[in-house]
Amino acid sequence: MIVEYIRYRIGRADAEEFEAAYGRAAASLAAAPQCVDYELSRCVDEPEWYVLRITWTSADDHLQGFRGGEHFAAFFSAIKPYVQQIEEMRHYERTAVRGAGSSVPSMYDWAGGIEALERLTETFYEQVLKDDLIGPLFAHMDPGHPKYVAMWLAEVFGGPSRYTHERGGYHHMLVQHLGKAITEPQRRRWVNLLMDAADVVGLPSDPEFRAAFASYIEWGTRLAFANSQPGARPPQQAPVPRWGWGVAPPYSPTS
Ligand code: HEM
Repeated sequence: MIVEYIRYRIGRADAEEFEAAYGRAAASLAAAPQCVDYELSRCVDEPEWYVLRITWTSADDHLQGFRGGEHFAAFFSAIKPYVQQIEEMRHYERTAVRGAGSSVPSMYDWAGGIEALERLTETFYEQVLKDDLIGPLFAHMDPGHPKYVAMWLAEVFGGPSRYTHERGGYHHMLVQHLGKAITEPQRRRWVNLLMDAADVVGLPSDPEFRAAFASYIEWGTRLAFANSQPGARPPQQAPVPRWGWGVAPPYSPTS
């Protein structure tokens, strides 16, 4: 991915029409498969300055694909009157220095931290061991298993990276599922028992948390199912996945 920044200097008298023109041009960006996202911002301190940020799938995709493609003509005709007011137009490569701030709490904090996740997994595995369909899979499970899975979930949901540093990370988790030949009814039972345990231990029940939590569990169990099948050849090394709120961050009446 590549980020293009275009800085404009637009006289106050033209600002309204400029924004309206970009409102029209945006339809072409939205329709372009080379465009990841875009945003036009206006400077607060010196309102004649605007910055347009467009993330492209690559510089080539922008320069050859978009400019040579079907959406460019409409885009260019909307913004053409302002080309002379461009002060900078460059592609920037992302560096490793990036991340999210803490304006939105992590799912780990929202859930109640490691104590809440350990309560969840203790309760869950008590039921798992009694279960006729999946109990036998866990007959020889390590007594620390509930704590290890809580540690895994903690890391996934934005808590400390302890599973990676203390337990061997993704690879260690992966090998424990290889060859287990989990069936779809077993996968579904695992999900159902975990969701029941979430209610029993009182994990937050707001729609946003539960939707994001359930989406990770659905994704993770489907991967565990696939990786456990005979002959499966999943990647041996990968980072522990990080799961966030997705399209519905926690509800705040003030936002
Ligand atoms: C989101 C889904 C899942 C997650 C996050 C998960 C997580 C884990 C982790 C972290 C371990 C290794 C624990 C350690 O460090 O020792 C593990 C092991 C294991 N998992 Fe899963 N798992 C998932 C789904 C499933 C499913 C669907 C099944 C079967 C129905 C399953 C069966 C097992 C078994 C049998 C072990 C080995 C337990 C032992 O003998 O100690 N897992 N899982």
